[in-house]
Amino acid sequence: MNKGTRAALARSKSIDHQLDAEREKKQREIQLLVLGGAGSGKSTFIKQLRINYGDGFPELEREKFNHQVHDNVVNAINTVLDQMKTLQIPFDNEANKKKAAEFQERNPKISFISLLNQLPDDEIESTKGANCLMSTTELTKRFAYVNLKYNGLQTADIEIVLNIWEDSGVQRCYKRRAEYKGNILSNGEQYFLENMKRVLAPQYIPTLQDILYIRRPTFGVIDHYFYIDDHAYRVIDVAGQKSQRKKWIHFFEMVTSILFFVPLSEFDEYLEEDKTLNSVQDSLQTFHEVSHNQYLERTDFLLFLNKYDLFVEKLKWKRLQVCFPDYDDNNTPEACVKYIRELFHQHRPCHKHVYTHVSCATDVSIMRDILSKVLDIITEINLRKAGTF
Ligand SMILES: Nc1nc2c(ncn2[C@@H]2O[C@H](COP(=O)(O)OP(=O)(O)OP(=O)(O)O)[C@@H](O)[C@H]2O)c(=O)[nH]1
Ligand SMILES: [Mg+2]
Repeated sequence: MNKGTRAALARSKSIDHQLDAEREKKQREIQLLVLGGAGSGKSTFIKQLRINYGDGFPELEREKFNHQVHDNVVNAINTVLDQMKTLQIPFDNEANKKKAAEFQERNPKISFISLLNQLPDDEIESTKGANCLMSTTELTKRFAYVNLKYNGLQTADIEIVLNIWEDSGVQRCYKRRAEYKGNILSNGEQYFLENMKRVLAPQYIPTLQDILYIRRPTFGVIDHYFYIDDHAYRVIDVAGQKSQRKKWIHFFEMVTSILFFVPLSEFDEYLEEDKTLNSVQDSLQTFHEVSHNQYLERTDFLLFLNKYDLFVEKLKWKRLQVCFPDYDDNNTPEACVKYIRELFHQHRPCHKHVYTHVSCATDVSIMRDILSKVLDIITEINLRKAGTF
């Protein structure tokens, strides 16, 4: 064997070795796929993992969410200003009417649905990196693709929006938000409007609570990596919007468990992308389809009945019957959640184990307890899968 052949053989052995190591690492990695409709709380759940088991969002990382908070303020104020026209509420100060119109022209509402629909169909990307959410650079790149300027609010517009917000006509319209039709203000948007002075201040750095309340739909697929108790976790976050769900199947074969999110409080709401589909009914249908998928026959599911805080509030004035006409028990959160939980369990294949958690993904202390239980369950599933249990 000449020198060149020996060197080539050594290189090939080394590549084989690397591939084996990579394969072994992949086999040991616990892979969690987080599924559920748009806005059900998937990414917020992953932020909680990062808070409890990742870097915890140090200040330098939190700063990167500044623009996302501004985007949420822009969308929220646009909604209130639009509703002033619908509800025919005048500005208290006539000059604000003109300022508001100019502000809206410069800062129109960002429609994430249309942005998602403009992304190429084969957009399946993953962002690797130590416990990181999609970087601002990556987002800027993607938004540039869909022609959205991503600069946050200009200083002059910050002053204008703060002034407009003080107008008593705008405040009256905000107080009547329960009457908004079609375009409701989300819980997070209300939070940012009520904290507007703080979040638009010059040296503002988002707090953990701010980060948990941000609404920024997931584009494509994002990988997150965590190392917890000597286990490597890959947590896969996907977009929940209907047109994006065909990408989910790409990950079915290799996952340890599916984490499925249901937005409990949306039992009287319809999908943004399809106004004929009730949100919780859609979740039930999707859960049925996914849990019966042939590639997931032996995969256990963790079901999160999420947004329980908003669910409890809504049940004070809305009956669960609007979503489930057959439901005739009392309207307490306990009875209602029990009913929904049973419905989901009826929709699973009977051999499949489904571990259920009633959650509030924006609440750090509730999620700390839930996450610890979830990780115990996942470790157990992983051991069982490896055949050592
Ligand atoms: N009050 C409350 N808000 C929640 C809860 N879970 C999520 N949210 C809010 O709901 C919004 C949507 O949450 P996301 O985590 O972005 O939803 P998603 O499932 O990742 O949505 P897509 O990426 O579009 O598929 C955010 O503004 C969160 O702050 C909850 O349990 N309670
Ligand atoms: Mg998301």
